[in-house]
Amino acid sequence: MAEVTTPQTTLNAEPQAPFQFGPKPLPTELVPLEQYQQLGWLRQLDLALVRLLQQQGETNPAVLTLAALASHQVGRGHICLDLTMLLNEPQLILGLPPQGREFLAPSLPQHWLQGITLEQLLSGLEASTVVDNDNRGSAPLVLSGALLYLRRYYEYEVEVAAVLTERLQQQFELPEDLPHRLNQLFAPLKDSAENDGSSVHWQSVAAALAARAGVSVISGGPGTGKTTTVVRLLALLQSLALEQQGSDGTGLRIQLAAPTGKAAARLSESLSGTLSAIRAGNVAEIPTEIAELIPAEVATLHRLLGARPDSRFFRHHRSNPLHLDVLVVDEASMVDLEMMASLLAAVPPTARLILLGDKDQLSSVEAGAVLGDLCQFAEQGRYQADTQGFVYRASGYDLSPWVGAGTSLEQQVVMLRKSHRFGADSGIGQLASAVNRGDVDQTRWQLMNSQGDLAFLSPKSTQDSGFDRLLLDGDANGLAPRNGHSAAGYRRYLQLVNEGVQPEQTELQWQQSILTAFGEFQLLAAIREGEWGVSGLNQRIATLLKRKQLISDDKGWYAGRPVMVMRNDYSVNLMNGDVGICLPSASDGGQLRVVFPMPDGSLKAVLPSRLSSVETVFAMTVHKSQGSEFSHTALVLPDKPNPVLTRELIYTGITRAKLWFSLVISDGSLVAEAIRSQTVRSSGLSQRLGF
Ligand SMILES: Nc1ncnc2c1ncn2[C@@H]1O[C@H](COP(=O)(O)OP(=O)(O)OP(=O)(O)O)[C@@H](O)[C@H]1O
Repeated sequence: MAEVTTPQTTLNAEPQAPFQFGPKPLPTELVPLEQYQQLGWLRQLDLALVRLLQQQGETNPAVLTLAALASHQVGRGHICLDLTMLLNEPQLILGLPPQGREFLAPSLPQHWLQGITLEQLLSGLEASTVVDNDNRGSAPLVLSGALLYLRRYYEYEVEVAAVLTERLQQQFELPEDLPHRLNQLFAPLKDSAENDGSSVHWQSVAAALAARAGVSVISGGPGTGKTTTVVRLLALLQSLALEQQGSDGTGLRIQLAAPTGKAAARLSESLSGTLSAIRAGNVAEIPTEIAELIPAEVATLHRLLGARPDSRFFRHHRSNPLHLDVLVVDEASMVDLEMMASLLAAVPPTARLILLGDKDQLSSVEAGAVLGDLCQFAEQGRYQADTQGFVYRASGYDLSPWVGAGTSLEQQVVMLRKSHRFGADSGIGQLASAVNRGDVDQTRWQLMNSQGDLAFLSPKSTQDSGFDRLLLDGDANGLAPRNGHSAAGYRRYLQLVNEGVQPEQTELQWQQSILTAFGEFQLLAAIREGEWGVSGLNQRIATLLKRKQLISDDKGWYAGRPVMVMRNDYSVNLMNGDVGICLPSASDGGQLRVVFPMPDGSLKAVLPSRLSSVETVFAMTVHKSQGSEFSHTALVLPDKPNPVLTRELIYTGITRAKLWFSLVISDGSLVAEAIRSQTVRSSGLSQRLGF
């Protein structure tokens, strides 16, 4: 890579004459970008941007430095560089120096910024030809208020805000008897307080609001009834459409989607169960013929939009919109800003878009926290008088405790508040909610007073024998059997692999049983590198399993190796995040194939040599586990403070557990520190929506 030639940004350069931004001069020592890159603090891409700006004639080192930092921020999930936060909390917002590496620090941004005012930064940027002021022109950088954007992200943000605002204008006519219809659909789901109106039944409220406008958001933690609400909402919309269309009507074109194959498969499974119950006549409030018009198939967003290999553009966009009337997107917290912009562009303006997700989970891996931005006041509600009136007329519920001056978008956001999966006796549910509230004492109490579904393990090292027992048999200090089953480790599925196809089974059934058993236990890690990171743990687990003769090798391809696809691979039709297991093929002389479950329930077997980018996943990162659930989930946290240890990460890890959750951490005090720390992602989206 060619050197970045601005003297001020070149390593060991002589100090230059101070550049004057405003009345005060900037310091002569500027941020040493190349040194940052050599230390791994900045990406090559961040410096490439600096070089591009130099080619475009920018010589001002301050503008170049801010550009590199704006690019660095995108790499860290932010949409823009928030200049006010940069001045107030540079270390926190930039993550520089990375925690634990302070001793390597050359001159830091905070030193460079000392004594500089926001006005100085703004006037320097405004004077630059590579920076546009709020979209006037086509410069690579855009300054909007005190937010500095790379143009692409500015455009995504403006587009997302504009399309959401447009969609809010789309109001659907609803029948006079809507209250009666809603009550019929939701009455069986209400408890006595919800029945007599003394407590709000949020599922009814969510359905009423989603029925009336072109966009709505339903946020809720695990098991709060998002899918149940959507099935009833779709039943309502289909019956209204059929009545309107008359005898030749075919109903609405409904499509369901999720960001990853795993999330799509999980929603599809849940929908299939619900729809079969309706078709069997077990759900009296929904006619069986309506269930026929609700699909159980769920596409990944990439497939729905028509991803093209090696291109960030999709087949469907504003000029070639999707053919649908209703689109439901599950696990919307995983949708980054760029994908949200593509999605919104492709949904026809006449359709209803319903976003489902859990606002408290980790945000997308790529830049943006769209669901979090849209739901930042979901708990308070902030419903205006109009909305209150509509909800009262439609459902009979009084939202006055949640009244406020929320934006138009917030009028379409509902938070479901009651978990139907985790009852009052569930340690997992109570732990998740204590972590989410940032309640350190309650978190500690829950971990120490397990109800049989929580375990806390504090190993001295990764070689700890208790940790071995957890990995092999799921045994982590007193997890009680649930539904007649005990918590598993990795031994259970590997025994099935080693026993081979049984006489009473087909090969397909054997493969399926292994994939199911594999889903019974998953180790999650917060970080990638080091002894307590994904890479160290995977090697350590493979060594243990080989020693126990559960796998034949701990390197390369071997029967039982679980792998995750790390990049969309169109040549084999596998998507980033798909997980498969390497198994000998009984019908093909034992040749190894990697067997993946597909969103439609089928299995796909692929030769290992055809998989270009896969990693072993005895341990996977919490980020990669989003959209999945495992009967027993064990979360391993590192033994030293790390900026990735946040409330959202721990909450996401806990809520991947269906029946048992084990926490593994050698220094328990880090848990308190982690749940006090919340992720902040700079973005101007909520401001653009008027929040
Ligand atoms: N109001 C209700 N009363 C009783 N049970 C309910 C109610 N709503 C949903 N359930 C049940 O609670 C369970 C979880 O519901 P559902 O799958 O709809 O939640 P979810 O929020 O979609 O969960 P997930 O976390 O998997 O996304 C299901 O068994 C469902 O039948």
